[in-house]
Amino acid sequence: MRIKLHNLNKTYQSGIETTRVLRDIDLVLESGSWLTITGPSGSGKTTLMRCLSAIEKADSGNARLGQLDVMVASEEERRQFRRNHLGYIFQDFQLFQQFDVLTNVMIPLLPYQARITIERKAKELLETVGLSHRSHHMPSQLSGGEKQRVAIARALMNDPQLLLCDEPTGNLDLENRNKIMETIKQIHRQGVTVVLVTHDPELAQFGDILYEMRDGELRRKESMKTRG
Ligand SMILES: Nc1ncnc2c1ncn2[C@@H]1O[C@H](COP(=O)(O)OP(=O)(O)OP(=O)(O)O)[C@@H](O)[C@H]1O
Repeated sequence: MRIKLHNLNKTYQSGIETTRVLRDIDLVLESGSWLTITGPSGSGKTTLMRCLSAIEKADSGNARLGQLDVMVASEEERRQFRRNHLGYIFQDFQLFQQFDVLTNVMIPLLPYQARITIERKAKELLETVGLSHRSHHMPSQLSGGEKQRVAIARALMNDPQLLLCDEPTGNLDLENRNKIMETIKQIHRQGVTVVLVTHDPELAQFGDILYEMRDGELRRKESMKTRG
């Protein structure tokens, strides 16, 4: 999926305090590329990700995500975009504690497709992330790395063209971090556009393009070659 942001601005108002969180963001991301964004806490990275997921609208500027013109799209069009094209992985996994692993993976599509179809797909994805044997476990019975792999399987249920990863390994040890990054690399190799936000300088080595966010400004740092 191709992404184009132009002159994107976002301000939050909190009481009398105004915070300009995104300042004139310009970004073109070709389909199938991998953008990595680093930057200090509070610099606006998550807000940018929320704009890239069409969860949030900027105050001004243009944002085109594939065919979606975010600034003019209706709430329902933005929801459909997320349902059909987007995968999102969070630092804290965001699994539903009351459901088992298999159900967690199916959840995004359960209201829209026959259970039998999506169950087959969910099982395949659990196999891909090496968790078939955990299908009927509850999230509380899993390690952090396993939880994140469930979250990745869930993010892939709709065959996303855009995968947003916000600190996906922030809570994981080295071994699990490497496994998660290996999985994201595999997904990227299949042509999915990846945007990765990370504090970890080692993870910033992954990707084609590296940007840094500072005080709401997005600056290109250097070109990289995808490893592996
Ligand atoms: N809903 C909101 N209302 C008011 N202010 C907000 C809101 N969301 C974020 N902010 C403020 O916007 C700024 C940027 O937040 P954001 O979460 O995008 O930063 P970040 O770079 O992702 O930080 P971190 O790395 O700590 O997650 C912060 O000052 C934050 O307090």
